[in-house]
Amino acid sequence: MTKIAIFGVGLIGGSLALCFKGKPGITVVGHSVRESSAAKYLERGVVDHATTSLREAAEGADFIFLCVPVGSLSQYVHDLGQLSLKPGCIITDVGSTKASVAACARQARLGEAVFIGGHPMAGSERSGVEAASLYLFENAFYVLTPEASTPQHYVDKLTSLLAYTKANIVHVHPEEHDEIVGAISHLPHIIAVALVNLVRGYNDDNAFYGLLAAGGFRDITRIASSDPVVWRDILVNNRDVLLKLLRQWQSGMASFVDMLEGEDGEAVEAAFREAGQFRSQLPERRKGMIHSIYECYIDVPDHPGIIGKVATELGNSAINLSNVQIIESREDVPGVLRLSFRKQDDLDRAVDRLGEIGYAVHF
Ligand SMILES: NC(=O)c1ccc[n+]([C@@H]2O[C@H](COP(=O)([O-])OP(=O)(O)OC[C@H]3O[C@@H](n4cnc5c(N)ncnc54)[C@H](O)[C@@H]3O)[C@@H](O)[C@H]2O)c1
Ligand SMILES: O=C(O)C(=O)C[C@]1(C(=O)O)C=C[C@@H](O)C=C1
Repeated sequence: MTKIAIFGVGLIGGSLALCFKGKPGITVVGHSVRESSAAKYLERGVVDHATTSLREAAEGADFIFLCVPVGSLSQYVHDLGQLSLKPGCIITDVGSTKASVAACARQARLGEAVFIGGHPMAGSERSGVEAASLYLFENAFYVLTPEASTPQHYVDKLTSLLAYTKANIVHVHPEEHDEIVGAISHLPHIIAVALVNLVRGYNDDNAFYGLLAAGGFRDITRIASSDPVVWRDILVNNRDVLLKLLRQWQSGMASFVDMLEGEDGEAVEAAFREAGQFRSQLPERRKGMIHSIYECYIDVPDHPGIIGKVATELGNSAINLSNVQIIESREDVPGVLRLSFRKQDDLDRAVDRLGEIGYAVHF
């Protein structure tokens, strides 16, 4: 039996538990510091067992997922180091910041257990086990931050377990992660909260503010309803990155002040045009769509049946192709096919096979 221990079975921990529970040879144990929460995990059928004992949850576990607020992670890593964990146990976390927990794990005495930081780039403004969903991570990116010294087979083992989430695994350096996620997740949460609180102030004197708040306000402020403790920990933890971003944000706002003071409509129009262009290029990640990230391009002669021929060739070599798209097809020039795969290994084998049979392959 593979034992998976989940500490903090809330939105993220509960969603992971749902992905793993009931899978062949897997047993999921949920840990909470509160008896009533542990009982709730069982009642809702999210875990196989629940306990308030750190030792009972962690010892004998093959995988440990720390799904508590970022501010508690270092204490958990330290406390786990005091136990006798199963040799080869993989400890991972789901925290929204990665540099501090990585630094803490480097210092911890984890014996024959290894730590690999993680962060699923999916979530919600809701919290608690009640908000957990089996589908939360489907097609989302899931960041892992292994150290250069982490033996590859541990990374492979965690990656293969995470296949149950149907997320796309990517590797990012912890500090780089915090810079990027500061800009695309943490700063937007601050902006949403500041905006809601601005309007809340006006609304105290005139209830029409809230009554008339329509799509625009609701779209940009959904995340202002996120859990206060979870977000307190994230922002305080990523302080340096956020201070830099907030100063840049202030100068972005100052340039809007200048545009309006100068009645510079052209500059306003250009700002919207540039933003719209960038936003339209962001990859779409709709639920139920398979988001393929391993891609190559091949030149193909422009004649009927060529897609079928390429697909059959890959199928005969047991290579899983997840999507094919014609990029260019004109009578006088060769066409280009974009081939997408869900796994690096499929891409590598496709490149070899297509090269062998004479196709020009590009990236
Ligand atoms: N909410 C999101 O969208 C999102 C997305 C990705 C990652 N994360 C990260 O996932 C982690 C959990 O967030 P969540 O959204 O699932 O929150 P949540 O509030 O839904 O769940 C947190 C869990 O931790 C427990 N907990 C809270 N404080 C604790 C403490 N001091 N000690 C022990 N247990 C404690 C809670 O009882 C709960 O079970 C955080 O580190 C967060 O940064 C959140
Ligand atoms: O969709 C949301 O509600 C989220 O806030 C998810 C979100 C994000 O900002 O994109 C929030 C925190 C994370 O650590 C990862 C994802």
